[in-house]
Amino acid sequence: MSDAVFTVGTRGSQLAMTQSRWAADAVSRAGGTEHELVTVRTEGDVLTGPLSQLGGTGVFATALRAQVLDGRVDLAVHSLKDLPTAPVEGLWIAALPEREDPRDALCARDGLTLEQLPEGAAVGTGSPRRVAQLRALRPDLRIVDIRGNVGTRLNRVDPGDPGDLDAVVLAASGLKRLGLEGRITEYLDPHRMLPAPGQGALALEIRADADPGSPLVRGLAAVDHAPTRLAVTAERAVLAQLEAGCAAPVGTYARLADGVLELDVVVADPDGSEVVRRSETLADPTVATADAFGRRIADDLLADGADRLARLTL
Ligand SMILES: NCc1[nH]cc(CCC(=O)O)c1CC(=O)O
Repeated sequence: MSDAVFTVGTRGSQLAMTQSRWAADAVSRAGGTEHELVTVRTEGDVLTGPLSQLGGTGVFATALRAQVLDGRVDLAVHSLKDLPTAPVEGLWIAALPEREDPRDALCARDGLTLEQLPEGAAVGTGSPRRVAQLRALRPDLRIVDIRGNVGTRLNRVDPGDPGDLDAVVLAASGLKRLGLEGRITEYLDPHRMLPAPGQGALALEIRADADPGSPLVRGLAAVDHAPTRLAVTAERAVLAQLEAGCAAPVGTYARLADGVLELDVVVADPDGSEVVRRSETLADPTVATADAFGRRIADDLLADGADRLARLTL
């Protein structure tokens, strides 16, 4: 293979393929080079149990990362929220492109909003974070543990088979990337439903010893988006300091406005009966201070008993 062509590892789901293609096209364009897509099957794609019981974090990311480390592919495109916060020796997140919509979205039958769902309505999600916040907003709902790809989840709401749910909650970013935003009946404002740390952002990861002069590395530098990096650094610092994973009932949302980083955090009891929140700002952030800021807020939350609340140490 020519040096000018880089290979991109991707999971095989429609969403993963779509976002890998989008990211690789952007890097290719910016770096003036070509690429090839290689599909990788991951543990998360093979196992079918409830997501919260698959154990450990990173079920989607580990196989892809191994391919990069082994040199079988040059670039892995991850959904940042599926990527464990612990750094991996030999790997480098060389680009975080501008974040897509970070919000969660309700896809309900008959155009209903969360407020309009009837008493006791069945709402599907596999995420403890969404479960806890949904229960806090609507304790009457019947929450159904679901997983599978976006299409499978939406089918549960469509008339016909199985059609057993009144609504599902999904990431707006995934729906938008798939051209399915028409299915969204309500965007859930972060004030009511804080997204997962890193939600809506893609992490473009390569080997740490990649040639800095290569078209791949130059293309990655061009698609990196500094405000996104600052925001998700603070969000993931909270998660790392809480020692929580993507299955923890922890929601965060950071954004940069006029040089000030604003960060909202929620840690919830799994049944949503107790939630602790924080909202703070940091002026003139750098990646280092955004990281320290997120960790300090997590420490404050731990001092307030967040670990007991979310049973983070179980
Ligand atoms: N956990 C599954 C997952 N991982 C990334 C996305 C897409 C959202 C994103 O880009 O962060 C989804 C689907 C979802 O949460 O609805």
